[in-house]
Amino acid sequence: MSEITVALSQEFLEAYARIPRRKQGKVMAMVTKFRENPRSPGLNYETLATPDPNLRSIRVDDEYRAIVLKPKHGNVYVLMWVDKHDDAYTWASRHQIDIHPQTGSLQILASSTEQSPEPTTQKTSEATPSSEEVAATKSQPLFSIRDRELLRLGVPESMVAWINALTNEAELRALASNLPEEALEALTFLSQGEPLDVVLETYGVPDQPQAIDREDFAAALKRPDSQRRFRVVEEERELERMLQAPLAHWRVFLHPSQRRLVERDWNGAVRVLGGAGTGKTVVAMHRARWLARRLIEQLDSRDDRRVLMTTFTRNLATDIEQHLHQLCDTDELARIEVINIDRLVSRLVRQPGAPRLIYDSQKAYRDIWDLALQMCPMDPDLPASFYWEEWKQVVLPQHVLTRQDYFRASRTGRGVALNRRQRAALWPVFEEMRSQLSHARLRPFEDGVFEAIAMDERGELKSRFAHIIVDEAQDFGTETLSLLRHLVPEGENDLFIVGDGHQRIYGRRAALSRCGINIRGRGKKLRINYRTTEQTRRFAVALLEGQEIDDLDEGSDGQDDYLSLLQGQAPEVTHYADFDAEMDALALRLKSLITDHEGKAPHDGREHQESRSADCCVTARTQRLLDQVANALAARGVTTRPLSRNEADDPEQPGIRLATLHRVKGLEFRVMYIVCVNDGVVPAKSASRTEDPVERKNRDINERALLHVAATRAIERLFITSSGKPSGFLIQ
Ligand SMILES: Nc1ncnc2c1ncn2[C@@H]1O[C@H](COP(=O)(O)OP(=O)(O)OP(=O)(O)O)[C@@H](O)[C@H]1O
Repeated sequence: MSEITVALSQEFLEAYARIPRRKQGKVMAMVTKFRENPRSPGLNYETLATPDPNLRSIRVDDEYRAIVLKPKHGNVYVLMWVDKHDDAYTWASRHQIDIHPQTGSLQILASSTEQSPEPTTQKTSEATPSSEEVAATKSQPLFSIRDRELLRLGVPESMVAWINALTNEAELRALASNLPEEALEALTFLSQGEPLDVVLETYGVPDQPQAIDREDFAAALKRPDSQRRFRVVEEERELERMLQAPLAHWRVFLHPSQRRLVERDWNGAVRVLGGAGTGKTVVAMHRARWLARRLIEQLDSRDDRRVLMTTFTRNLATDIEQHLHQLCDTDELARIEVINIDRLVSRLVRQPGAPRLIYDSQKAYRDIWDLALQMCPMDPDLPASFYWEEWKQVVLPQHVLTRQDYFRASRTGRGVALNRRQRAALWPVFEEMRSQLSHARLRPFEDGVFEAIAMDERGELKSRFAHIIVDEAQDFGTETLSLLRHLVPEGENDLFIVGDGHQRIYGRRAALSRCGINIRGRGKKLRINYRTTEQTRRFAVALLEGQEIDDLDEGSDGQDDYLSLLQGQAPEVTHYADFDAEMDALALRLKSLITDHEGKAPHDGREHQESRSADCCVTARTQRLLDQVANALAARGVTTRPLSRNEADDPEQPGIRLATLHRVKGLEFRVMYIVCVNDGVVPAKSASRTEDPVERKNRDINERALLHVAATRAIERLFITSSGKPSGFLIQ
């Protein structure tokens, strides 16, 4: 007898999340029993008079039933739905589970007795019309694709005629809930003008697919498209984790394009690009887990090599760590170290008597800089800002230590050319700066990175890693990427780098190939935005329109090749006469929003009323502005809660979240308010305080990217407000 396969569907988890918590315990007990032995007589199977003969019900208690798929052949049991008795039966009567004849994936379809979706007003009979019948009533079909190709894309046989009858994107959207995700994605890309051959290559099965056994459900469950909505449950712990956070689909159901990146060996460094919300961090975390599991299986327990997962800021590292706790078991966690790059460097170079690392944000750094400037004669033709930029962009990143080094240093990317005489005139400031820092026993962060590289070359570093994963790579500089290259032996699965140049809010462009990282043939891109609505995505993308953005290597990257399948309201941009009027309107909105959401389940299934406000975030360009907003809202009776700089948010705490545009990076909220987007605030005035045209342009892009990042944090709604004169970025 073949092995028993027990699985559950994404819809089951969603239905489970909706039932009252006191009932969830009973469902959990039933599911555990079911997993242990799906043939247990105690489960009280009942055959249903539904269109799909493979559906059965099982008893949870007097009130609730679960719907199970139990095909006639094979030992497959799939939990499909759970609900009150009558509602569960209604669900079963409306659905049919089918193995697609060409792709072989398991699809949940509206049952044939259900009214077919109506793409047009011209439908006259209940029976599904032939393609020719439908096409005859239309002049301009949305797609001109042969039925055979639609089937290759996973369109269910019963829907082919309807797809051929569509005349516009709105009709396609109206059909969305009836289409399996893979077919909807492929059709949406086609409707946006992507060529058929490209879509077929990404989504389609080969033209001559292997024969599909439509009775073999165990084989169907193994196919990548099935795995985006079904999960075979292997162990008890995993089941518990799924039921604890039933809406955290990212933990369980990877998109095939994500899974392809995670679960395989790579013959060297990989770079994954993807617009905001495309699941880059999700992929990076799953990759960390996959590699950790490999280490557990392959290494002797005395070999403690680990996976390093690093990112830019401390709070992002904290968030990742928290998420990994939800994804991994204890053994896996023990094999993964999460640390942000600053802390990593500081740890590597920490030694008794070694100078302390100093960062740009520290006042002491600027004080020493001012002193160095005062002590040296300055070129009257160059502003003080030019010296600082030269220090940050030429001297430090290239580890220029001597006058001769400086003459040789590359100044690519600087907008003002310098001849040898000018370089000689500038040099004393940098020399003085180094001498002042050394006197104060301080070391700029960049010098710390070079010291770590030197220590590695001298064989003094103990912490070498088996694999390194980098999130938010767009904010890493050349020197930190070079260090990471040193910290892992070159070879299979060495570096896995995810990022998005459109979200660069800190650093400057750094090309991987110039850091010794070769990704040739291993540059990939994620294309489905899981977070925002398509309306928000388009708004955010427009903020960066026309800007030249890099691909973290030597090439460029665009944003017209990714999309969201979620639809919603367009972002609202509102301008007010003054700050008080803006705050009055904001307070009113926030109050009504919290009231409106009463009774609705928040997006992650939390039940506590007070946590609703945790789903809304108000963000502004600077901390000072945010403090003013906090005071204004408090005066209007709105409770707020600033997001901590270093700690992950606790969603159970009440209060509308407040954070700067920088702090919201990597986070997401149901509703986002970006406030005070005024002229002189966004872009920040300091961004234009430079004489260097290249630098000015870079800063302008960083400021646009900040707004883009903040806008792409919105899951459902985005509101942008300003007062006085609005920011030029809002006037497209
Ligand atoms: N396979 C998946 N199934 C369900 N949800 C997913 C999946 N992949 C990602 N998500 C969800 O999409 C959202 C965005 O994911 P993630 O933060 O990893 O994207 P990102 O590309 O790193 O975003 P950003 O660059 O904007 O910070 C999250 O809510 C995540 O849980």
